[in-house]
Parts: sequence; C-alpha cells; structure tokens
Amino acid sequence: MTTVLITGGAGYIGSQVVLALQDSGCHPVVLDNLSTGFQEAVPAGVTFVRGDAGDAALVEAILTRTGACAVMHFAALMVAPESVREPLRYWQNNLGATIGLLEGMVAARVRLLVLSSTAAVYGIPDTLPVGEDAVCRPINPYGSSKLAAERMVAEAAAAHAARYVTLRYFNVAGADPAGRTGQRRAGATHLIKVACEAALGQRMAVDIHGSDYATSDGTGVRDYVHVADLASAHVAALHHLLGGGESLTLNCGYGRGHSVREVLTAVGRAAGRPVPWRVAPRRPGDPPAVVARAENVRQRLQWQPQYDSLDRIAADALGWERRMMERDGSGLAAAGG
Ligand SMILES: NC(=O)c1ccc[n+]([C@@H]2O[C@H](COP(=O)([O-])OP(=O)(O)OC[C@H]3O[C@@H](n4cnc5c(N)ncnc54)[C@H](O)[C@@H]3O)[C@@H](O)[C@H]2O)c1
Ligand SMILES: O=c1ccn([C@@H]2O[C@H](COP(=O)(O)OP(=O)(O)O[C@H]3O[C@H](CO)[C@H](O)[C@H](O)[C@H]3O)[C@@H](O)[C@H]2O)c(=O)[nH]1
Repeated sequence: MTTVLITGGAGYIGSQVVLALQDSGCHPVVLDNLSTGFQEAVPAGVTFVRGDAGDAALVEAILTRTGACAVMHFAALMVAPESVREPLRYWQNNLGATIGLLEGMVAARVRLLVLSSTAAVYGIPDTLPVGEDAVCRPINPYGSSKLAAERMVAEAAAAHAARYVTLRYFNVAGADPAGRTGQRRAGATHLIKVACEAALGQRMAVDIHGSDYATSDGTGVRDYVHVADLASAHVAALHHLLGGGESLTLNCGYGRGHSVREVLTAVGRAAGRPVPWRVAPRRPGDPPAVVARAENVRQRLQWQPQYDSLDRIAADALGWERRMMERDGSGLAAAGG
C-alpha cells in the first residue's frame, strides 16, 4: 500500500486530504504539532505523531519507519492579516520548518512532494484570471514566505533528483460533504466561516472589509474552491508523481470570482435567513480581487471538480458549523461576538 506522510494533517485541509487518501486506498501518516490543528480531526486508525514538521531527524525517522514514498506538506501558518503583524513567526514556520522537512526527506531518500502553496504568492495580479506564469509579487509576509518555500522546494528538488507538485490554492472553503471534517478553529477570520457563524447567531455581524474596491459591487473578490475538490486534486497530484510525472506548479481554483456580498447572499440562502453585516475598513494586506486561471490543473492532473458551486460550498460550510455548534453547545458569548 502507498504510504504518505501528511504534515499538518490535523488541520482543516490536511484532515480532508487524509480522508481522500484513505478513500483512494492509500495509507496516510500524520505529523502535526497541533498549534492550530486538532487531534480529533485525524481519523481513527491513522498513525498520528505529535511533532514539528521542521524537525529533520523526526521526519527522517517517520519516513524510514513507515516506508513512506511521498510527503504532502500542509503544515504552515495561513492567516494573511496576522502575517502582517507577525512576519517573523510566518517566515520561521512557513520557510524555516520547510527546510527541516526537506532535510529529513533527503536523509530518508524520499523524493516526491506535494506542497501547499497559495494564491497569496501573486499579490495584486496585473490581469485576471491570474495564470501560473504571472509575476509573483506577494503583498504580505504570508505570501512572501510561501513563495520562498516554493522556490526552495524547486531548487532542492533539482539538486536531489526529487519531483514535486506545488498547488497554489485560492480560497478554500466548505466542509467534507459527508460531514466528517471541516474548519474547527475558533476565532476564524475566513469569510465563509465567519458568515456561517453570523448566520447561526454565533457573532453579531460580518464586517465587510472594504466596500470601495474597484470590483463589481465594491467588495473583495475571490475564487472560492470546495475543500473536497481540493482534496481530490491532491490525490491526483500524488498519482501524477507516482506515475513518474514531472514537477508542476498549478493553480487550484475554479476560475470564477465571487464578491463578499455574493458570499453573504449565498450563506444567507443556505441558512434561510439573511446574514447580518456592516461595512468596516479595509484589511491590511488584502488584494481587491484574485481569481485563478484554472485550466492547467484540470489538464495536467485530469482533475474533475464535483462541488463547483458557491451554494454547495455555503451549504456544506453551514452544515458543519451547525454540527459543531450542536456538539459544543456554543453561542454568542462563547464566540465573543
Ligand atoms: N485555508 C485556505 O484558504 C488556504 C488557502 C491557500 C493555502 N492554504 C495552505 O494550506 C495549508 C493548510 O491550511 P489549513 O487551512 O488547513 O490550515 P490549518 O491551520 O487548519 O492547518 C495547518 C495545520 O498545520 C499544523 N502545523 C502548523 N505548523 C506546524 C509545524 N511547524 N509542524 C507541524 N504541524 C504544524 C497545525 O497544527 C494545523 O493542524 C497551509 O499550508 C496553508 O498555507 C490554505
Ligand atoms: O470577516 C471578513 C473576512 C473576510 N472578508 C473579505 O473576504 C475576502 C476573503 O477573505 P478571507 O480572509 O476569507 O481570505 P483571504 O483572501 O484573505 O486569504 C485566503 O486565501 C488566500 C488565497 O487567495 C490565502 O491562501 C490565505 O491562506 C487565505 O487566508 C477578502 O476580500 C476579505 O477582505 C471580509 O470582508 N470580512
């Protein structure tokens, strides 16, 4: 059976990919320091190691012991506005830990990597939709640290006869359609989760960060991709590498943008009542609009998304939020408004 080391597998996206790998007959092994992840997100029966993805000796030991043939690297910090306030922490975790991971892979002679990257590497794109060949000019430390990690992976792969698929995710949202995992973090900043919390009365309102951008309705535009489709892109990337495919860097989005107001309307539709909102100042480090040119991922990985709909994303995100709320009995006071 194909064994794959998943760093960050106790997080939102990593845990969805663990499920997708299991569903496809692979054997995932999770390494996570639980800094933002949850052990309960790792399915029963999956080997879980609590530790740092940057601990080269630990990575080497896990890879050797489990006979893993590939690594998927999700472990990172990923909140763009937070990175503006704490750049060194982002560089340390997103680049520094990736150095240790690669050292461990080199020592264990594991030469296949799927790397989580982000649309934040593009900054404010000159043209939309933005293609993989666009100039990368990140506008926040999150994007800069991820771009540096991408480059380091490419250089290390060339030196050590390794191959990689770097997936630049656009805005990942929704939850497992079967309800097994989703966004568990409290104090969320991502729009769709925030909107679901507001729809369920866990916070007073959604702050619309900027209503005077040069977009269709003045609010920020993003390409929202369902987390289950993203997970299937990872399985496809793994098979590409296992089949001897060349290194690739691919956008992962649907190629369609939605404004903040459109998102709030979709979540309101799913909830059966409008999402309360108020206009707030722009957030530092926020580009006005980011939409993927997304043909390459479909062509190179034969990726066929199944949940390409804002309504589906909103419904699955809301369903998950409802389950979490019922489980925790949380309300407005617990969420801090
Ligand atoms: N959520 C998005 O919209 C989005 C968009 C683009 C890219 N990404 C990328 O996807 C990846 C996963 O993001 P997510 O949304 O699942 O975030 P998350 O915070 O839910 O998951 C990250 C996981 O990594 C773990 N982790 C962090 N640093 C670690 C370290 N040094 N060693 C071991 N474990 C560590 C955390 O405990 C957590 O379980 C990240 O690389 C992120 O940059 C996310
Ligand atoms: O309470 C909120 C939250 C967000 N927004 C707006 O909604 C849009 C999306 O914001 P998110 O915080 O949901 O996501 P970001 O676009 O900031 O960033 C996300 O997507 C990026 C890729 O595009 C990165 O990968 C990053 O990891 C991830 O945080 C932006 O226009 C933002 O200003 C609001 O108006 N109010």
